[in-house]
Amino acid sequence: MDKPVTYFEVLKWASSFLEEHNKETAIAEYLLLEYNNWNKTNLLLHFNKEVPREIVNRLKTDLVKVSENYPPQYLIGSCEFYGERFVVSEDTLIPRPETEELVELCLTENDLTKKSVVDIGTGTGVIAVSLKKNRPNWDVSAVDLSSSALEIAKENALQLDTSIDFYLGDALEPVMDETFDIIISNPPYIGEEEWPEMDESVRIHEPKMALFADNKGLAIYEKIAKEATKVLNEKGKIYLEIGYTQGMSVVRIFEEYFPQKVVEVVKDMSGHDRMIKVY
Ligand SMILES: C[S@@+](CC[C@H](N)C(=O)[O-])C[C@H]1O[C@@H](n2cnc3c(N)ncnc32)[C@H](O)[C@@H]1O
Repeated sequence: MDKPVTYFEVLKWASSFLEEHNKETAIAEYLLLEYNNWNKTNLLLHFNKEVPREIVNRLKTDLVKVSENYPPQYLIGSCEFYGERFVVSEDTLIPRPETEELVELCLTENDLTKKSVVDIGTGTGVIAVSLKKNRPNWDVSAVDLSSSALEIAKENALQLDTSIDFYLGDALEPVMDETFDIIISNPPYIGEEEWPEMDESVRIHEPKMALFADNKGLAIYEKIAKEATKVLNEKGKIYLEIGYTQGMSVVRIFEEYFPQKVVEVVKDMSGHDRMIKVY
Protein backbone atom coordinates (compact mmCIF):
# COMPACT_ATOMS: atom_id res chain seq x y z
CA MET A 1 0.00 0.00 0.00
CA ASP A 2 2.97 2.37 -0.33
CA LYS A 3 2.65 3.12 -4.04
CA PRO A 4 -0.34 5.08 -5.45
CA VAL A 5 -3.56 3.09 -5.30
CA THR A 6 -7.09 3.51 -6.64
CA TYR A 7 -10.24 3.42 -4.50
CA PHE A 8 -11.03 0.02 -6.07
CA GLU A 9 -7.65 -1.37 -5.01
CA VAL A 10 -7.81 0.09 -1.51
CA LEU A 11 -11.32 -1.25 -0.96
CA LYS A 12 -10.26 -4.73 -2.07
CA TRP A 13 -7.23 -4.65 0.21
CA ALA A 14 -9.19 -3.28 3.21
CA SER A 15 -11.98 -5.86 2.75
CA SER A 16 -9.55 -8.77 2.80
CA PHE A 17 -7.79 -7.30 5.87
CA LEU A 18 -11.16 -7.19 7.67
CA GLU A 19 -12.06 -10.70 6.52
CA GLU A 20 -8.78 -12.03 7.91
CA HIS A 21 -9.70 -10.47 11.27
CA ASN A 22 -13.28 -11.81 11.21
CA LYS A 23 -14.80 -8.37 10.85
CA GLU A 24 -17.56 -7.30 8.50
CA THR A 25 -16.01 -6.33 5.15
CA ALA A 26 -18.66 -3.58 4.74
CA ILE A 27 -16.74 -1.53 7.35
CA ALA A 28 -14.10 -0.72 4.69
CA GLU A 29 -16.70 0.91 2.44
CA TYR A 30 -18.34 2.61 5.44
CA LEU A 31 -15.05 4.25 6.47
CA LEU A 32 -14.23 5.45 2.94
CA LEU A 33 -17.70 6.94 2.52
CA GLU A 34 -17.53 8.66 5.91
CA TYR A 35 -14.01 10.12 5.41
CA ASN A 36 -15.10 11.69 2.14
CA ASN A 37 -18.66 12.50 3.09
CA TRP A 38 -19.78 10.49 0.03
CA ASN A 39 -22.67 8.24 -0.89
CA LYS A 40 -22.14 4.93 -2.71
CA THR A 41 -22.51 6.56 -6.13
CA ASN A 42 -19.68 9.00 -5.32
CA LEU A 43 -17.49 6.04 -4.42
CA LEU A 44 -18.35 4.20 -7.65
CA LEU A 45 -17.48 7.30 -9.66
CA HIS A 46 -14.09 7.42 -7.91
CA PHE A 47 -13.29 3.71 -8.25
CA ASN A 48 -10.46 4.26 -10.74
CA LYS A 49 -9.16 7.46 -9.17
CA GLU A 50 -6.12 7.66 -6.92
CA VAL A 51 -6.72 7.72 -3.15
CA PRO A 52 -4.97 10.64 -1.38
CA ARG A 53 -2.10 9.43 0.80
CA GLU A 54 -3.64 10.83 4.03
CA ILE A 55 -6.79 8.77 3.43
CA VAL A 56 -4.75 5.58 2.89
CA ASN A 57 -2.86 6.27 6.12
CA ARG A 58 -6.01 7.04 8.10
CA LEU A 59 -7.67 3.88 6.78
CA LYS A 60 -4.68 1.74 7.77
CA THR A 61 -4.68 3.15 11.32
CA ASP A 62 -8.47 2.81 11.67
CA LEU A 63 -8.54 -0.76 10.34
CA VAL A 64 -6.05 -1.84 12.99
CA LYS A 65 -8.33 -0.35 15.68
CA VAL A 66 -11.37 -2.06 14.12
CA SER A 67 -9.48 -5.37 14.11
CA GLU A 68 -8.96 -4.78 17.86
CA ASN A 69 -12.75 -4.46 18.27
CA TYR A 70 -12.98 -0.66 18.39
CA PRO A 71 -16.38 0.44 17.02
CA PRO A 72 -16.00 2.27 13.66
CA GLN A 73 -18.65 4.86 14.62
CA TYR A 74 -16.42 6.07 17.47
CA LEU A 75 -13.55 6.47 14.98
CA ILE A 76 -15.75 8.67 12.82
CA GLY A 77 -17.22 10.50 15.83
CA SER A 78 -20.73 10.74 14.45
CA CYS A 79 -23.44 8.62 12.88
CA GLU A 80 -26.75 8.91 11.04
CA PHE A 81 -30.03 8.47 12.86
CA TYR A 82 -33.48 9.08 11.41
CA GLY A 83 -32.03 11.20 8.59
CA GLU A 84 -29.82 13.42 10.76
CA ARG A 85 -26.18 13.27 11.81
CA PHE A 86 -25.43 12.93 15.54
CA VAL A 87 -22.14 13.26 17.40
CA VAL A 88 -21.22 10.05 19.28
CA SER A 89 -18.43 9.42 21.77
CA GLU A 90 -17.32 6.66 24.11
CA ASP A 91 -19.60 8.29 26.69
CA THR A 92 -22.67 7.41 24.64
CA LEU A 93 -24.27 4.31 23.22
CA ILE A 94 -24.00 4.12 19.43
CA PRO A 95 -27.61 4.60 18.26
CA ARG A 96 -29.12 1.45 16.73
CA PRO A 97 -31.55 1.07 13.80
CA GLU A 98 -34.11 -0.59 16.12
CA THR A 99 -34.39 2.73 17.97
CA GLU A 100 -35.27 4.46 14.70
CA GLU A 101 -38.25 2.09 14.62
CA LEU A 102 -39.27 3.28 18.11
CA VAL A 103 -39.12 6.91 16.92
CA GLU A 104 -41.10 5.98 13.80
CA LEU A 105 -43.79 4.24 15.87
CA CYS A 106 -44.17 7.25 18.16
CA LEU A 107 -44.34 9.72 15.25
CA THR A 108 -46.80 7.60 13.27
CA GLU A 109 -49.20 7.38 16.20
CA ASN A 110 -49.07 11.02 17.34
CA ASP A 111 -49.95 14.10 15.35
CA LEU A 112 -48.41 17.57 15.24
CA THR A 113 -50.53 19.06 18.03
CA LYS A 114 -48.77 20.36 21.14
CA LYS A 115 -47.73 17.63 23.57
CA SER A 116 -45.39 17.28 26.52
CA VAL A 117 -42.88 14.50 26.01
CA VAL A 118 -40.00 13.05 28.01
CA ASP A 119 -37.19 10.79 26.77
CA ILE A 120 -35.58 8.76 29.59
CA GLY A 121 -31.92 7.79 29.08
CA THR A 122 -31.41 10.13 26.17
CA GLY A 123 -27.71 9.24 25.51
CA THR A 124 -26.76 11.10 22.31
CA GLY A 125 -30.24 12.64 22.36
CA VAL A 126 -31.29 10.80 19.19
CA ILE A 127 -34.87 10.07 20.31
CA ALA A 128 -35.57 13.50 21.83
CA VAL A 129 -34.00 15.42 18.93
CA SER A 130 -35.68 13.31 16.22
CA LEU A 131 -39.09 13.80 17.85
CA LYS A 132 -38.60 17.57 18.22
CA LYS A 133 -37.34 17.88 14.61
CA ASN A 134 -40.44 16.15 13.30
CA ARG A 135 -42.96 17.58 15.79
CA PRO A 136 -41.79 21.17 16.44
CA ASN A 137 -44.88 21.93 18.56
CA TRP A 138 -44.05 19.28 21.13
CA ASP A 139 -42.33 20.31 24.38
CA VAL A 140 -39.57 17.76 24.70
CA SER A 141 -37.58 16.99 27.86
CA ALA A 142 -34.74 14.50 28.12
CA VAL A 143 -33.09 12.85 31.13
CA ASP A 144 -29.84 10.93 31.55
CA LEU A 145 -27.92 9.64 34.54
CA SER A 146 -24.61 10.30 32.78
CA SER A 147 -23.45 13.92 32.76
CA SER A 148 -20.97 13.23 29.95
CA ALA A 149 -23.69 11.68 27.76
CA LEU A 150 -25.89 14.68 28.52
CA GLU A 151 -23.15 17.01 27.23
CA ILE A 152 -23.15 15.14 23.91
CA ALA A 153 -26.96 15.26 23.76
CA LYS A 154 -26.89 19.04 24.34
CA GLU A 155 -24.29 19.43 21.58
CA ASN A 156 -26.49 17.44 19.17
CA ALA A 157 -29.61 19.42 20.05
CA LEU A 158 -27.70 22.66 19.42
CA GLN A 159 -26.18 21.49 16.12
CA LEU A 160 -29.56 20.27 14.91
CA ASP A 161 -31.27 23.44 16.01
CA THR A 162 -33.76 21.84 18.42
CA SER A 163 -34.81 23.20 21.77
CA ILE A 164 -34.97 20.50 24.44
CA ASP A 165 -34.99 20.69 28.26
CA PHE A 166 -32.21 18.46 29.54
CA TYR A 167 -32.04 17.02 33.05
CA LEU A 168 -29.35 15.07 34.85
CA GLY A 169 -30.86 12.35 37.01
CA ASP A 170 -32.35 8.95 37.57
CA ALA A 171 -35.29 7.94 35.30
CA LEU A 172 -38.23 10.34 35.92
CA GLU A 173 -36.94 11.73 39.23
CA PRO A 174 -35.83 15.14 37.87
CA VAL A 175 -39.23 15.77 36.23
CA MET A 176 -41.61 14.53 38.95
CA ASP A 177 -43.20 17.98 39.24
CA GLU A 178 -44.30 17.89 35.57
CA THR A 179 -46.85 15.85 33.62
CA PHE A 180 -46.46 14.20 30.23
CA ASP A 181 -48.56 13.09 27.27
CA ILE A 182 -45.79 10.79 26.04
CA ILE A 183 -43.03 8.97 27.92
CA ILE A 184 -40.47 7.33 25.64
CA SER A 185 -37.28 5.43 26.43
CA ASN A 186 -34.62 3.10 25.15
CA PRO A 187 -33.28 2.26 28.61
CA PRO A 188 -30.38 -0.03 29.52
CA TYR A 189 -32.00 -3.49 29.37
CA ILE A 190 -29.23 -6.08 29.27
CA GLY A 191 -28.99 -8.42 32.27
CA GLU A 192 -25.54 -9.22 33.73
CA GLU A 193 -26.04 -12.89 32.75
CA GLU A 194 -26.10 -11.88 29.05
CA TRP A 195 -22.64 -10.27 29.39
CA PRO A 196 -20.60 -13.25 28.09
CA GLU A 197 -22.71 -13.52 24.92
CA MET A 198 -22.18 -9.91 23.93
CA ASP A 199 -19.95 -8.75 21.12
CA GLU A 200 -16.52 -7.72 22.41
CA SER A 201 -16.70 -4.29 20.75
CA VAL A 202 -19.87 -3.55 22.75
CA ARG A 203 -18.59 -5.09 26.00
CA ILE A 204 -15.28 -3.25 26.02
CA HIS A 205 -16.05 0.07 24.41
CA GLU A 206 -19.70 1.07 24.91
CA PRO A 207 -20.63 2.58 28.32
CA LYS A 208 -21.87 -0.02 30.80
CA MET A 209 -24.38 2.47 32.22
CA ALA A 210 -26.05 2.52 28.80
CA LEU A 211 -26.33 -1.25 28.61
CA PHE A 212 -26.97 -2.96 31.92
CA ALA A 213 -29.84 -3.04 34.37
CA ASP A 214 -30.42 -5.24 37.41
CA ASN A 215 -32.94 -8.04 37.69
CA LYS A 216 -32.30 -9.51 34.19
CA GLY A 217 -32.46 -6.03 32.69
CA LEU A 218 -35.98 -5.44 34.05
CA ALA A 219 -35.20 -3.14 37.01
CA ILE A 220 -35.29 0.04 34.94
CA TYR A 221 -38.75 -0.82 33.49
CA GLU A 222 -40.08 -1.36 37.01
CA LYS A 223 -38.74 2.07 38.06
CA ILE A 224 -40.10 3.80 34.95
CA ALA A 225 -43.53 2.16 35.40
CA LYS A 226 -43.77 3.15 39.07
CA GLU A 227 -42.71 6.76 38.46
CA ALA A 228 -44.82 7.07 35.31
CA THR A 229 -48.00 6.49 37.32
CA LYS A 230 -47.33 9.89 38.95
CA VAL A 231 -46.50 11.95 35.83
CA LEU A 232 -48.37 10.40 32.88
CA ASN A 233 -51.50 12.30 31.88
CA GLU A 234 -54.77 10.37 31.92
CA LYS A 235 -54.73 9.79 28.16
CA GLY A 236 -50.94 9.60 28.01
CA LYS A 237 -48.92 6.95 26.19
CA ILE A 238 -45.63 5.17 26.86
CA TYR A 239 -43.24 3.85 24.19
CA LEU A 240 -40.29 1.66 25.21
CA GLU A 241 -37.57 -0.32 23.51
CA ILE A 242 -37.03 -3.80 25.00
CA GLY A 243 -34.72 -6.78 24.59
CA TYR A 244 -36.29 -9.33 22.26
CA THR A 245 -36.85 -11.87 25.07
CA GLN A 246 -38.35 -9.38 27.54
CA GLY A 247 -41.77 -8.79 25.94
CA MET A 248 -44.02 -10.67 28.36
CA SER A 249 -42.06 -9.62 31.48
CA VAL A 250 -42.27 -5.91 30.59
CA VAL A 251 -45.96 -6.25 29.64
CA ARG A 252 -46.64 -7.75 33.09
CA ILE A 253 -44.85 -4.85 34.85
CA PHE A 254 -46.84 -2.17 33.00
CA GLU A 255 -50.15 -4.04 33.31
CA GLU A 256 -49.63 -4.05 37.06
CA TYR A 257 -49.00 -0.29 37.26
CA PHE A 258 -51.48 0.72 34.53
CA PRO A 259 -54.42 -1.75 34.84
CA GLN A 260 -56.72 0.71 33.04
CA LYS A 261 -54.53 0.83 29.89
CA VAL A 262 -53.72 -1.49 27.00
CA VAL A 263 -50.14 -2.79 27.07
CA GLU A 264 -48.87 -4.26 23.79
CA VAL A 265 -45.67 -5.75 22.39
CA VAL A 266 -44.63 -4.40 18.97
CA LYS A 267 -42.22 -6.31 16.73
CA ASP A 268 -39.28 -4.79 14.85
CA MET A 269 -38.60 -5.20 11.13
CA SER A 270 -36.74 -8.45 11.78
CA GLY A 271 -39.84 -9.90 13.46
CA HIS A 272 -38.43 -9.74 17.01
CA ASP A 273 -40.37 -8.40 20.01
CA ARG A 274 -38.70 -4.97 20.32
CA MET A 275 -41.08 -2.33 21.65
CA ILE A 276 -43.79 -1.88 24.26
CA LYS A 277 -46.68 0.46 23.80
CA VAL A 278 -48.90 1.53 26.71
CA TYR A 279 -52.04 3.50 25.78
C1 LIG B 1 -29.51 2.14 25.83
S1 LIG B 1 -28.85 3.77 26.09
C2 LIG B 1 -29.92 4.68 25.02
C3 LIG B 1 -29.35 5.96 24.51
C4 LIG B 1 -30.21 6.66 23.44
N1 LIG B 1 -31.51 6.99 23.96
C5 LIG B 1 -30.35 5.74 22.24
O1 LIG B 1 -31.44 5.19 22.06
O2 LIG B 1 -29.39 5.58 21.47
C6 LIG B 1 -29.46 4.10 27.71
C7 LIG B 1 -29.12 5.47 28.28
O3 LIG B 1 -29.74 5.57 29.56
C8 LIG B 1 -28.87 6.18 30.49
N2 LIG B 1 -29.26 5.68 31.80
C9 LIG B 1 -28.91 4.53 32.41
N3 LIG B 1 -29.56 4.38 33.57
C10 LIG B 1 -30.35 5.48 33.71
C11 LIG B 1 -31.26 5.92 34.70
N4 LIG B 1 -31.50 5.20 35.78
N5 LIG B 1 -31.87 7.11 34.52
C12 LIG B 1 -31.62 7.87 33.41
N6 LIG B 1 -30.78 7.49 32.44
C13 LIG B 1 -30.16 6.32 32.58
C14 LIG B 1 -27.48 5.79 30.02
O4 LIG B 1 -26.51 6.70 30.48
C15 LIG B 1 -27.66 5.79 28.50
O5 LIG B 1 -27.35 7.06 27.95
